[in-house]
Amino acid sequence: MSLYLEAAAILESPQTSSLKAIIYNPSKPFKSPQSKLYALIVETLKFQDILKEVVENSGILKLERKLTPLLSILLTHDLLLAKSGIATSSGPLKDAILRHKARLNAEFTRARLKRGHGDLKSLTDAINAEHIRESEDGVTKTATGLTTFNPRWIRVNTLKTTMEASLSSSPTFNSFQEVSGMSDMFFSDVVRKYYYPKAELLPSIFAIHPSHDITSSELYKSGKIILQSASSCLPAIMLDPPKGSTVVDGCAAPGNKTTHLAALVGDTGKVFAVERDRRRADILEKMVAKAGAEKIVTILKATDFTTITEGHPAWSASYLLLDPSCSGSGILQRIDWDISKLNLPSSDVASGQPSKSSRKRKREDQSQKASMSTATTEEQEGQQVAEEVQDGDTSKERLQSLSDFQVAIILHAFSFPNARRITYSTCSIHAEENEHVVARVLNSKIAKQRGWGVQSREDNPLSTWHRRGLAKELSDLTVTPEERRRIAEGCVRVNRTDSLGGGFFVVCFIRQANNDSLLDGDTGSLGVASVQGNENYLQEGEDRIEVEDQEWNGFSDKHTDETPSAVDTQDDNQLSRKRKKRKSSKDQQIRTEKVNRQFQKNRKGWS
Ligand SMILES: C[S@@+](CC[C@H](N)C(=O)[O-])C[C@H]1O[C@@H](n2cnc3c(N)ncnc32)[C@H](O)[C@@H]1O
Repeated sequence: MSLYLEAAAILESPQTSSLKAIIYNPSKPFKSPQSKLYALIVETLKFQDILKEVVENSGILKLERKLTPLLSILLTHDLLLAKSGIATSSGPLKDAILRHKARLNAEFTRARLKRGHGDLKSLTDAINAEHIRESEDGVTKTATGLTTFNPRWIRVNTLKTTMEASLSSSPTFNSFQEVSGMSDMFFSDVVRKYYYPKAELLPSIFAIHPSHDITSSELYKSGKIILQSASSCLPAIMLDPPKGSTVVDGCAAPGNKTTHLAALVGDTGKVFAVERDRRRADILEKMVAKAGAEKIVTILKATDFTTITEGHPAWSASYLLLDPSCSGSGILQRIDWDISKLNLPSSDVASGQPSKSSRKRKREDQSQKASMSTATTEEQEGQQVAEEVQDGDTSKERLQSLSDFQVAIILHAFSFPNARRITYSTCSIHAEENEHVVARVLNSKIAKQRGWGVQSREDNPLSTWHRRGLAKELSDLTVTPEERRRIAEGCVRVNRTDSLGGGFFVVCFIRQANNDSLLDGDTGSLGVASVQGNENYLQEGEDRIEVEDQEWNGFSDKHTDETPSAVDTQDDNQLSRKRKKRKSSKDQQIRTEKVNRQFQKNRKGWS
């Protein structure tokens, strides 16, 4: 009976990670075979509606006091739908169900016919099809009817193997077939398929259906492949450090991007991986070792990135990757089956009251939802973890404080004397942590002094990705509308529904002026197209931005059709919007300069 009791215990406890992770957690082993437990729970979840109806209409919960609503549907599932029936030889719970076998079968036939299915196969096919399309098992239909896919993304660790060797010569993948599009992987008949978007966007990265668990494969265990979402691979691809170069990963743990960078710079290169949190630095250390990157990566444990200054070996780096803490609002909840959605049968059908256990579950759900962690211990090694996401706080104040911190990290990177390219990324979908941060750092004095700007789309390895930054969110940037559009085009955005494994933002800053005399506070013209420091220009630029915003809001065309009073009101509104925008732009600049001053003060103390 342990199979049913253990399944019931899982379904009763609050879900803090994916069902697979709960069942396959090596630190909490179950007596029952894991595959049987998983299959029983998933199948019961799929067939729960009809099972609930059968149990309720048979009235067995009133007659069999030992049966709980949960055990009743688990056992009824196996009685009616499992090939070998209830998986136990004897026992009071099995007897309780078998006593009502004829009644349960009759109710099941009635419920099946009511749903228009002449035989069992027709019913199971229909329910399975429904769940392929609508469950969390890789395919989700959004509220607007858009079908999106959540595959499992894999990065081939080129320090240890090649794409070719992992796919065709390994027992894990040699029976897989390549498909040309994501939807083919989910909807065509052959099960073992992979999707490889090829080198044009994601070199050495491919996707498989999420139902394939490859964590027990030799490829995964030996660090030849790394479970990493495609969106999390974008920063290293965008930074594009040459072989043999020196790179700093400023916020490194758990180390997905560090090991990706190590693979790109190769054996002759160097990666300094900086991590402030000691515990997370330990995970980083393990990941670097597993990836075989120890000789390339130097881990700076319990080190704050902003304390790296002149004299430190990392200070001479040419390339920096910054992936600081963020709200994590782009992270997908990797919960393949949501056990909280189980709708239990009631012993009192007529009352229509939810059962005691379902009320308890609801309370537990509510208290758990906020603290639902996004990754298991295993996934922490392989996937990006934004530790802040756990508090779920994306209030204005929270975003502002994250944004201040992110700005400080970038401003510090801007001061690295030999830096040529810097990527900044977040797994957030909030403009406050993305475009607004870009605008703030470009408006800073140090960016202007040192000639930092945004790399143009056409110069970047991610130029073919279609979703770019939001120009309207760069309105605080004191540049021409065309330049603002160019900067937005330089940024990459990924939506949660883009099937790359989560919402993401990444931008590459490049140093456009390469004149050492400028590094000593020269505020003269730098020949930098992206940021202008001239006050007159600033005024002119702001006005131009306003004009563009009016067009964007559709005001300029509408004016002539409106009654005079409506036009007056719109003019007033525009005026107050204009003032508000100037004020918020000024506030942001004051804030950024404050962050900068504080940072410069700290630096003096450190050096
Ligand atoms: C979003 S996670 C980085 C994920 C990582 N890039 C990856 O792909 O695996 C941000 C990390 O930055 C670290 N961090 C935050 N502030 C830092 C600082 N000032 N210096 C160094 N590390 C910092 C956090 O402890 C956290 O581990």
